[in-house]
Amino acid sequence: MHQYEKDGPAIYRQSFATIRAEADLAGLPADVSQVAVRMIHACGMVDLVRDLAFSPNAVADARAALRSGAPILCDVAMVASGVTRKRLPADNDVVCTLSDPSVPELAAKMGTTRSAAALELWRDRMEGAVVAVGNAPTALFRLLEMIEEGAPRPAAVIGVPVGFVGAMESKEALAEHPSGLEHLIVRGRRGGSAIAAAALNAIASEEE
Ligand SMILES: C/C1=C2N=C(/C=C3N=C(/C(C)=C4\N[C@@](C)([C@@H]5N=C1[C@](C)(CCC(=O)O)[C@H]5CC(=O)O)[C@@](C)(CC(=O)O)[C@@H]4CCC(=O)O)[C@@](C)(CC(=O)O)[C@@H]\3CCC(=O)O)C(C)(C)[C@@H]/2CCC(=O)O
Repeated sequence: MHQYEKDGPAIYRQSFATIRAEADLAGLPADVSQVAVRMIHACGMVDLVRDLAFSPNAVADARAALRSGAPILCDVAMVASGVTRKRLPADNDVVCTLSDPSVPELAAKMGTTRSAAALELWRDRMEGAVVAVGNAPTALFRLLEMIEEGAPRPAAVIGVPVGFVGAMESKEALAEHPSGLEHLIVRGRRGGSAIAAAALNAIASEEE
C-alpha cells in the first residue's frame, strides 16, 4: 500500500504552508503576496516571486472590478476553464472568444494568430474588464495595440503568457506601456494558463 495524504483540505494546508516557508514573499505588498502564493501553488516554483512584477493597484483594481460585476476576458479556453466560478464575487461572466466560428477567417484576414484575432470580439466588453492572458503572447501584444488604437480600457491585466517566442517581450511591453494599464506579470519565459487562472482565483477571493 502507498502511504499518501488523501484529505483535500489537508493537502491544501500543507502546500500553502510549504510555499509560505520556502518562498521569499517578504518584499511583496499583502494583496500581491496572497496572489503570488496561489500562482506558485499552480506551478510548484517558489522562485517565481523573483520574476513577479506588478503595478501598485493591480490586485486592488482587479478585485474591485470583479466585485462590481466586471467580466473576465481570457485568451484561451484553458484559462477560462481554470476560473473557479464559485469564488467569483458577482457571478462574473468568464469570456473566451477563441472558438468563435468567425475567428479563423478573421485571423487570416488580419494576418495574425487566432488568439490575437479573437480579441476583436472583446471590444464591447473591454471597458473595466479584468483581462487574463495565460498562453498567447500575440494576444497580449494585440491587446496593447488595441489600446493604442483607442479601444476601451480594462481595469487590470494579468499578463502571464508562457513560452519562447514573444512571451517575455509581450510582458515587458505591458509593464512599460505608456497607457499605464494596471498589470501583474511574470517576467521571462515562465507563465501559463494554470498560473493565470490561479492568479484570478486568488484575486476573486481573499481566502486561500
Ligand atoms: C505559439 C503557440 C504557443 N502555445 C503554447 C503552449 C500551449 N498551447 C497549448 C494549446 C492547446 C493551445 N495553444 C493555442 C493558443 C496556439 N498556441 C500557440 C499559437 C500557435 C499562437 C499563439 C501565440 O503565439 O500567441 C496558438 C494558435 C493560434 O492561432 O492562436 C491553441 C489555440 C492551439 C489550438 O489548439 O488550436 C490552443 C488553445 C486551447 C485553449 O483554448 O485552451 C498547449 C496545451 C500545447 C499542447 O497542446 O501541448 C500549451 C499550453 C500552455 C499554457 O499553459 O497555456 C506556447 C508555448 C505558449 C506557444 C507560444 C510561445 C512559444 O514560444 O512557442
